[in-house]
Amino acid sequence: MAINENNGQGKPGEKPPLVERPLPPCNIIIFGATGDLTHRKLIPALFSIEAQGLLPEHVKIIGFARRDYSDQSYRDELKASLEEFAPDLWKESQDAWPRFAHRVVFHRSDFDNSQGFQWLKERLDKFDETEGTGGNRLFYLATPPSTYSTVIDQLGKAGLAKRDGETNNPFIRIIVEKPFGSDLTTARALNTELKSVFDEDQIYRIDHYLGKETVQNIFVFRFANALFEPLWNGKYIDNVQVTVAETVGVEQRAGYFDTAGELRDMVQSHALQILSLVAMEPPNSLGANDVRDEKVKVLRAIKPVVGKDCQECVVRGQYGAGQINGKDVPAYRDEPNVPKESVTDSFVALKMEIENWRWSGVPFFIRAGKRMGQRLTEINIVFKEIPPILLKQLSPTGVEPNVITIRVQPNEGISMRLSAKPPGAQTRAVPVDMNFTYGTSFGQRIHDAYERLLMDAMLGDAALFTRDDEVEAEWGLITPILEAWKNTPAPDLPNYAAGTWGPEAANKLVADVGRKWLDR
Ligand SMILES: NC(=O)C1=CN([C@@H]2O[C@H](COP(=O)(O)OP(=O)(O)OC[C@H]3O[C@@H](n4cnc5c(N)ncnc54)[C@H](OP(=O)(O)O)[C@@H]3O)[C@@H](O)[C@H]2O)C=CC1
Ligand SMILES: O=C1O[C@H](COP(=O)(O)O)[C@@H](O)[C@H](O)[C@H]1O
Repeated sequence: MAINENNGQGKPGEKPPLVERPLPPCNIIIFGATGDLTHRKLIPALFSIEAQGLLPEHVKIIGFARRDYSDQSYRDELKASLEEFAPDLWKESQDAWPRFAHRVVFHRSDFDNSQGFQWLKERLDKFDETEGTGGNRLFYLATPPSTYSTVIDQLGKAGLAKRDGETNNPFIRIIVEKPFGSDLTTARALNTELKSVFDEDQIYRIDHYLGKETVQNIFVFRFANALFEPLWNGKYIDNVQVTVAETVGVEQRAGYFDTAGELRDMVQSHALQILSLVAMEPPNSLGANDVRDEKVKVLRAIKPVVGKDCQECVVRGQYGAGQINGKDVPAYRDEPNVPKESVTDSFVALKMEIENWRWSGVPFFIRAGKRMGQRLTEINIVFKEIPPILLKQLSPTGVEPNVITIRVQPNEGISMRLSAKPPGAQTRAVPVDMNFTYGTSFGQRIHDAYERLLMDAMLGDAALFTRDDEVEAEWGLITPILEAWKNTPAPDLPNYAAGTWGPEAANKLVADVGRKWLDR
């Protein structure tokens, strides 16, 4: 898609600001500071913010965990993990390290130890006095979900959670990692626990897909283009397909994944968030609550998949051995720490219906899977066919429907499939793509989702975080399917080979209602 010369960035040559206003001073406290998530995602994101010169002087990073580290040995470990997990960033930005390292301290304690939280409070108060952190606190719960309650409770008891009165100055916020519960009951219980200690507007439930540029672009693309909105409904759209395909398998996370499965891991959160952005009504403003109000409305309008529908509208799969990028990979059941009889889903496909005015009669298909043929997250909006009068004359096989494809990753961008006449004597219609990619149109690095979300949490912008009712609405849709699975035998597993697009039943699910997946 041709984008005008200055790529919509204001004056030609001007780069858009990375943050809308300067980040505030604060203490960032990471619970689970020695864990995988901290090393792989949080520290690279914070270091990248530092390297771009966006982290203000008065920010301290306090790593909280049990292991026996000094401040210095913890910094050394973070440096090594930056080299390992963010090699390009590290190569480009090593000179920012001394500045960054100076901010980092290690706080050693078990979550069960209330004294450890008292000491934490004293330490934070001291930083406020000596380091200018201004009383602002951003807690990050990067710990196993089994420890959430303990940490929340300890924060409450240590007086670390509540603000002074109703003012948000200084701020205290908590970012909560996924999984947010394992079904509706546990998600509600976690909400209750959190809200017994924090107010809702202090709670930032993270879904890192919302931090991806292209996911945010769904919103802008829909509501900033007069062209699309009139067509964005069941009168013109035939079906919507959301694909979240990964080539990775369960990796080293079998302990978590084998009890969760793909439906919980990827559909409850990421896929339903994407769906709600595609299907929501225009919000009254870009404010967090206006946006979330509309997302909740869509989630609540989705027809629950219950009882018999679980057989007809849901496919579960598990990968067998296969090949990814020419390399042999093992079956799910042969992955480290996976039980040999496991019936955990590594793939799921669903057909959903949104029972509202805009979407009545339009099937929404979701499929999410690990060890698929390609790493690809995309949304295909498939339009209705043109009326049949000229169909066969324009092409013997029929004219292909228009499709808008929003590529979340990789090769981030948006394309539109149109029909056009190829050169020559005959009047024929063949499909052509108009394509917009971030790389060529904006020529700018796309920020990692965690960077965006950490900056938003520091700024107090919760629009890209999920609200209590949103998470509960998501679980309200997923839980009946989990219940039905408990009560029915799993299909014969494994039922798809690694490196493919999932079980045949997923194709049938779509074919049964006269559609087909738009495989790339
Ligand atoms: N890893 C990933 O890619 C992703 C993870 N997540 C979520 O992030 C969270 C963390 O995951 P991950 O980093 O993989 O987990 P890890 O198991 O790698 O790390 C757990 C961390 O919690 C600390 N910890 C555990 N129990 C205690 C305790 N009783 N007292 C003090 N510290 C404790 C550990 O400290 P110590 O080392 O001292 O024992 C360690 O720092 C989970 O909720 C996970 O679901 C979400 C998306 C992706
Ligand atoms: O939340 C999760 O997401 C990752 C996929 O994230 P991506 O940004 O690489 O697409 C997934 O592998 C993991 O199982 C899940 O917990």
